Amino acid sequence: MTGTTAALTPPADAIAPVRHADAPAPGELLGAHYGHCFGCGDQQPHGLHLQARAGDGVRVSAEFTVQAAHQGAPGLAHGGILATALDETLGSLNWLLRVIAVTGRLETDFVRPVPVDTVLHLEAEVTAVHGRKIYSRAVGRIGGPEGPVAVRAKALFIEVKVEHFTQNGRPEEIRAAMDDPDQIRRVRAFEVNP
Ligand SMILES: CCCCCCCC/C=C\CCCCCCCC(=O)SCCNC(=O)CCNC(=O)[C@H](O)C(C)(C)COP(=O)(O)OP(=O)(O)OC[C@H]1O[C@@H](n2cnc3c(N)ncnc32)[C@H](O)[C@@H]1OP(=O)(O)O
Repeated sequence: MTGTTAALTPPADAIAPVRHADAPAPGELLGAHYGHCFGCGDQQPHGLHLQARAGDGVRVSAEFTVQAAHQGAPGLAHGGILATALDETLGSLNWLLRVIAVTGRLETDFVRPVPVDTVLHLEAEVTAVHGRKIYSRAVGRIGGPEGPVAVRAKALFIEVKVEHFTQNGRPEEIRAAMDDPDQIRRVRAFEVNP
């Protein structure tokens, strides 16, 4: 059983996504967009430490190993953690478009249980763009990159300005981010002025 809401179907006048001329080359690791991000941050001890890699076109791939701390049922991954891994992989597509976008909608199909220690092989791609709306999908396979599908998702990301974060984030983290040259460099990679 699978389904998707109308909100995730691109309108007829949506356009094909365009890989930015300065996007990281295929095969390149994309790095974290924020060191304390739960999904990708290298300074986040409780996080998933997902590392996405640029693919061709507007595609990325990532691997995520389910840890004991990610259980929902005995020996099995929590669905919310798997949705987070999908969300983060989809979010890393931002690097290839060079826009900042946040998740507006994320629909997930949980197709197979995912045991602890499993490597989830994730792939995501942008399928269409309509104004600020970015339509994408992702799949997670187990037992190898060509293995059976365990999870899949469709998503709608919405392009935002850096003010989305500076105006809504807790001031102490925003101040710390603005004082961090690495963070400023990451934001510049999205061609916005922090
Ligand atoms: C120096 C310091 C700076 C630090 C910067 C850090 C670097 C950052 C770099 C990279 C970040 C990447 C982060 C990826 C992380 C992984 C992904 C996540 O988990 S993100 C977190 C979860 N998501 C949210 O928290 C969004 C919360 N929601 C909102 O803020 C708003 O609702 C927002 C921005 C999504 C939309 O609000 P509106 O006021 O801007 O725009 P409206 O007019 O409502 O929507 C625009 C269009 O989108 C549709 N839309 C919006 N939300 C929708 C929805 N949920 N379902 C369907 N359509 C939706 C609307 O119908 C509209 O469509 P029509 O243009 O009329 O055709």
